Amino acid sequence: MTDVLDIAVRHRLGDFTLVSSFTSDGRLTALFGSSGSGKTSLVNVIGGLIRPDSGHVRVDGETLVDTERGIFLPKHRRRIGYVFQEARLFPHLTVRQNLLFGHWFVPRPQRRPAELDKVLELLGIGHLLHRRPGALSGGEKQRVAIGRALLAQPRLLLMDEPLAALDEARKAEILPHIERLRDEVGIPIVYVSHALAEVARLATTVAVIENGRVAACGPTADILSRPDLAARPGAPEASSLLTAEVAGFDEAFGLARLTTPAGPLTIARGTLLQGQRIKIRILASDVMLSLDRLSEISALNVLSGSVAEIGERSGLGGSTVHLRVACGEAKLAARLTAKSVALLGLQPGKPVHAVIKSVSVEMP
Ligand SMILES: Nc1ncnc2c1ncn2[C@@H]1O[C@H](COP(=O)(O)OP(=O)(O)OP(=O)(O)O)[C@@H](O)[C@H]1O
Repeated sequence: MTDVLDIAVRHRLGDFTLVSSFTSDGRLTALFGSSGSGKTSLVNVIGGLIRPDSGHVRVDGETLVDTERGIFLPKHRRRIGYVFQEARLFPHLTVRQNLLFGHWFVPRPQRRPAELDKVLELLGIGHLLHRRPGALSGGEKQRVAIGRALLAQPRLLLMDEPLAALDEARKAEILPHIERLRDEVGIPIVYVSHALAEVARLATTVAVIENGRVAACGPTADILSRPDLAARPGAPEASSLLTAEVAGFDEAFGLARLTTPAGPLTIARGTLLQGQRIKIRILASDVMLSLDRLSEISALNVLSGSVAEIGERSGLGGSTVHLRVACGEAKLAARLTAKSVALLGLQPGKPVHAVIKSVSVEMP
């Protein structure tokens, strides 16, 4: 299978050098990293705003840049859609005119007339068509901006911190639309973010960018739980990301029972429905390990497994250790003190029980 993205570039920007290479076969690849790590520079290389000193950029098997072969497809011929932090709509045009602006860039024979209706439905913006941007909320503006980019029928969508300027309520409103875009439209997405919750919820693949380099790239659940990445200074809290299905309810206590690859879990019921598939996230710091199968404890979830990996000591004074525990078909990330690891004599292969409080299971 051809990679969706195949990038290997080197480019100097003043004192900063971008030396990034990674491949991704994911539908939504997140470029995740702290401010100044080089995410936007990488996006600009993909979009054609930066001509790299050397390297190549391939999207779906098509070469956009290959310095050795003298290939540099100009920006306007790349068919790449952009969505930025601010929607950048034309204020004097209606939503409909803004949307169709994207369509005009598609050569007439390739325009698909049904596309507008599909995009309106996908993004839930059909009722806004006659408004001007001044009369839209931030979230609505962003959905129109995404629609405009989609109507240009791009081969790739670059989304650079598209939710960063929105409050939590507007973010929550737009996230399901981005999920549908990822799952139902065949256009690959490169998504820049430094918000871990967004990345956990949306990304199929994550490339961690550090100081102009790709420190790691792989499936989201693997990257977020890796002990070696979690141990780096400034790294976000490690977590386990699992897909789960709602198997039933404990109505008397307002709980939902989930089937997950790590084993059965109980969480607060919320608005879940029987049979619903959801994503859950458990922070490594919310997982306790025990050698015995504890019975008289308040935590409702005790999963049996064995230690799969133990990371290096990290944190101030080397007090912390990140581990992964193989439970069922999943690996759970756990963060313990180095002292606990020593006291329990933890080592790869050792059977353990992972204890998780129901209230610590989040739905990103
Ligand atoms: N034209 C330029 N000349 C010199 N240095 C540059 C230039 N463009 C970017 N840089 C430097 O390159 C580094 C990476 O910048 P970039 O904008 O790609 O990071 P980022 O990860 O997108 O950051 P943020 O999340 O804050 O947007 C920064 O140190 C920046 O100062």
